[in-house]
Amino acid sequence: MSDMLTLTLAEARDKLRAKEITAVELTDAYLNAMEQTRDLNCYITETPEKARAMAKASDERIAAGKAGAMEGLPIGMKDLFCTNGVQSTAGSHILEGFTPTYESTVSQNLWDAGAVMLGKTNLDEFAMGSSNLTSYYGGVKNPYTKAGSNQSLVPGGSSGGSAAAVAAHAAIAATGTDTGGSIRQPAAFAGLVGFKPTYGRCSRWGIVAFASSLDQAGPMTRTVRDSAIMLGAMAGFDAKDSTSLDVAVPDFEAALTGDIRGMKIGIPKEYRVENMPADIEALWKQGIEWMKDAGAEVVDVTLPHTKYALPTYYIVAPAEASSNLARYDGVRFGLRVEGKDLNEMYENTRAAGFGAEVRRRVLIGTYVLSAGYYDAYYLKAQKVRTKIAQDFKNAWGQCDLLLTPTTPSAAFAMDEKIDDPVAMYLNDVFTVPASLAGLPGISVPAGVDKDGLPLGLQLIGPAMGEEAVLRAAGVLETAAGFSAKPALMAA
Ligand SMILES: NC(=O)C[C@H](N)C(=O)O
Repeated sequence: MSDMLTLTLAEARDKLRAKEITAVELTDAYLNAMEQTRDLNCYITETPEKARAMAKASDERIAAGKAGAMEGLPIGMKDLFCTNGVQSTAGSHILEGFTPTYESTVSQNLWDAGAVMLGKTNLDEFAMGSSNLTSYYGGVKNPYTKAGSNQSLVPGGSSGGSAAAVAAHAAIAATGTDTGGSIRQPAAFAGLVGFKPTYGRCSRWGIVAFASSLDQAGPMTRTVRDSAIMLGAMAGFDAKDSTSLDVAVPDFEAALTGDIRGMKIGIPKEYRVENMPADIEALWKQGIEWMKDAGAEVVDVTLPHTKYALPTYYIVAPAEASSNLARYDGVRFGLRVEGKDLNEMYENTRAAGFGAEVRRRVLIGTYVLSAGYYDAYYLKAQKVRTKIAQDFKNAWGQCDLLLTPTTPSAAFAMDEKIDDPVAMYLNDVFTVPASLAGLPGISVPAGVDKDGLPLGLQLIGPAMGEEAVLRAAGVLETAAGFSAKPALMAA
């Protein structure tokens, strides 16, 4: 592997500015790594020509002393972000061949900051999944395997292509989106830092909508510092998104002071779920000790409605999805399968265009919103969602942040849970509550299980508490000293 590929985003940024390397060299190294790792299926669309042109323009800006925050850094863009002139599929057959004529705000922000696009990364169809196996463009392999085994494991989902690409050094960083865990769970499975910021921190404009009251973009990186830098470039108020937060973007990197003395870290007892693997329980305990060693105060807290979060999410998210996905009708975007009349064309297009998981969610969503069941399901779920958000508000009276595991398991085999939707949904048990409450949550690679697979710890903060979350995440990262590498990197 080229030495250049081992640089973190922050290191590469500094070397580019110091003119020790060029953006073209760095981009070529990554384009080569993408070719070498094609069997992982990280990318749906590679954009090498665009990448080289963008890198060349970056080198010119660096030479002119006009480098942006992400200048010359080659990244993967989750294929849920609409990119002008580049196919944007959302992992679905129904959007195959859809080439937007506009750019999402977050991707535009990254290009404006000088980032270079390597390609569009694979994902679960419409971001619905925790394995990347629901993608129409095929599953993604996790670059990590169990010690002594070559069985293929999932990278998690839905941002599985982004996770695998960054872990395999086929991108220096990548964008993800998180509705119920889609940044944090794949980050945990692939030994990465995945940060879902406060709802509204990054604009949703131009991101293919799944569940609009939950969807949020964020960075997937190898380090906490990289996460801080990239989030700074992605975030910001956008008048085109009615739920965008009209607040200034802080200097997130400056928040990484390494000092959490006196910070209060809450440990929610409801996250101690049945059948939690011993490795994860032990890592969580270890995480608590690391926080104490760094001078934080650890307090027990209670979030009594946690057990209702998963069922609530799997009512609210499908309800919003069934409405959002009504727009794929064979007329406006992508796939069209003809029929004898308009209704038959709709039916044929949607039957051919959506995979099983998407159909399941559209059906659930339509059911819970239907006249006879609306009060029993959707309305009830909204009320429970308010209670879950209130639990967090109460907790902030006692602590500054919460520390929990990110996932209830490490990466699993590609054929393990695909036929059992409920087992798949349980992946989100620790990530969904923060999503329902709109709170920032980060997964930090903190250790490995008995098979050598990465495990993550999650820090959750109050709304707009990104700086405290990042500061504590930096301390956790240093204490954990995570050093596992995928087998292909060790070679
Ligand atoms: N989109 C997400 O956040 C993933 C979550 N596992 C879901 O299937 O809904």
